[in-house]
Amino acid sequence: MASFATTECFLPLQQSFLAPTHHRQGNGTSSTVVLLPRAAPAPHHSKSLSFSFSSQGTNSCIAVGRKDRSSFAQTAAVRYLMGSVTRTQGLRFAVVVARFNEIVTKQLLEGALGTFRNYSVKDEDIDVVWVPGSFEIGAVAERLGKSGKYHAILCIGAVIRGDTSHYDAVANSAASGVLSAGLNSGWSMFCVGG
Ligand SMILES: Nc1c(NC[C@H](O)[C@H](O)[C@H](O)CO)[nH]c(=O)[nH]c1=O
Ligand SMILES: CC(=O)[C@@H](O)COP(=O)(O)O
Repeated sequence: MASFATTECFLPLQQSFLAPTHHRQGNGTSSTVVLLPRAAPAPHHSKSLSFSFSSQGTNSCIAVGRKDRSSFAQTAAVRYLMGSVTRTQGLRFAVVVARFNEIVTKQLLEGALGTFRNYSVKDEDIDVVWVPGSFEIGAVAERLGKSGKYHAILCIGAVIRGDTSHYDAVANSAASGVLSAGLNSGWSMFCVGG
């Protein structure tokens, strides 16, 4: 039996979404799809990113895993959830940015701030937190996520490959730190870097 969990961003899930759905297949094996709630509503602002919701048909298929390969199971209907960042009013963002390789990260930060402005996010709704290096991004992002003040957290770091395996150590730690931060805090972490 295979189980899959998907995380929900921003959208408080209805209870009915939470129950594992068991799919019995023709050959006797079964699969479970679990929708795992990760996010609570943002405490400071009631607005959240908008989601569209639709059901299509009564005989739609969704991909589920069965042992070592994916297959399809019949469901009553597929529910489509789609995030949108076109309505940003009332949303708050944090950016965690590494000082290491600042020549790169500063430019990435400028680009990010420009993009926020293009989407009409107000400067006062963005907090930028500098950390020493990519290694520290995850720990700080997790604390910011757990503070519940932000709807999303953007992480920026730059790791440059050299002659040794140093790059792999730093880049892998940074990436898994950001992943853990998202999983542990229940908020979306967007990772930018290279
Ligand atoms: N080599 C890179 C680092 N190294 C620094 C670490 O991230 C960390 O700050 C230090 O080990 C203290 O804990 N950081 C980067 O962002 N990029 C690198 O290429
Ligand atoms: C990850 C780094 O900082 C990298 O530039 C180190 O280079 P090297 O592997 O040549 O020591």
